[in-house]
Amino acid sequence: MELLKVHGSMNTFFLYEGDDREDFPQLTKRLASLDPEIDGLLTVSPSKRTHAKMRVFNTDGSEASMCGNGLRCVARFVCEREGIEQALIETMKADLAVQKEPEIDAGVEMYGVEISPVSFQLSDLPMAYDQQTEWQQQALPFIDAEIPFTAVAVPNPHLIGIVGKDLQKDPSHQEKWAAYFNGDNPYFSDGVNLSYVTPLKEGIFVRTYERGVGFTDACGTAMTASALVSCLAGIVSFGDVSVYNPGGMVNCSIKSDGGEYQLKLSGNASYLGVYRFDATGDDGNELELIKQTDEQSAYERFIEKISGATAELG
Ligand SMILES: N[C@H](CCC[C@H](N)C(=O)O)C(=O)O
Repeated sequence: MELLKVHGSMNTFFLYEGDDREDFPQLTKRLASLDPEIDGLLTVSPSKRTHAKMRVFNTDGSEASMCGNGLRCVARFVCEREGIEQALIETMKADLAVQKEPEIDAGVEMYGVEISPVSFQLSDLPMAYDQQTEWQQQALPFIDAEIPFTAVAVPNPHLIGIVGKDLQKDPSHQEKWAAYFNGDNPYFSDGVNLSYVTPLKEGIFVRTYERGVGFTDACGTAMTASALVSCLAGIVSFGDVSVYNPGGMVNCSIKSDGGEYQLKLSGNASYLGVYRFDATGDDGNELELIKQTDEQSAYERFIEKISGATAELG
């Protein structure tokens, strides 16, 4: 089969186009063992009611309900396939609007994607704690007495903590708790994506330990959820929020209308190359690069231009 290697903010995936298959979890685990750069598999298959259906599988084989960085890459793939600039993509919990946007920088394609539905109900993550129905900007005593955490589903599950530079620069605290939450624990029966957010002069910085993957360069749903939480906490204003991450920067548009939220994630959708995967491949070359693009150098020029924005983190 042919696979496209793509990334959104360096959150890197193989993209498979074709009919649904039973073995996507196993395929994802095999591909992750052959290419440690990838954070999962995106699948694009026919939809009865939209331009295409997207599914996302983490490198541990688990399927998630949404992937923001991945949806930008799928949006580009489907728009270019159909010769359109706006599309509707079926995902596990919602049909989401996507659109091509002006290039972020020369040679860096940009797409905007709707992030929805949003819920602060703990039952929607799920999260169980102290018989609470919501948990917003409060410390979780079993983790830390200081960090204000918010639990939100977009619709995959996120726990967002606002932290200072020191904790942001020492990921061991976040890693310990994320590993606990994604194992046998009394709080998150399906695991959770754990993000630490640090305010910047302009925008926020977000680092995420992704459920089913581990630390990634960026997690699109986490960055959008973090931007929403930062607006609600008064750290940034509603509207366009610049969200920096180890893999680059995205823009999150956060609008609130009487407790209803409209979220949009805009950022790069980069193609790295076309690969051939032959599961029965002998002499070990099951996965072979057949055509490389030149988009990564353009993306790295973009990263260079924005590197000053996070200098204050030290
Ligand atoms: N690890 C996530 C799925 C991938 C989401 C992330 N890559 C994104 O861009 O939103 C989860 O299990 O909910």
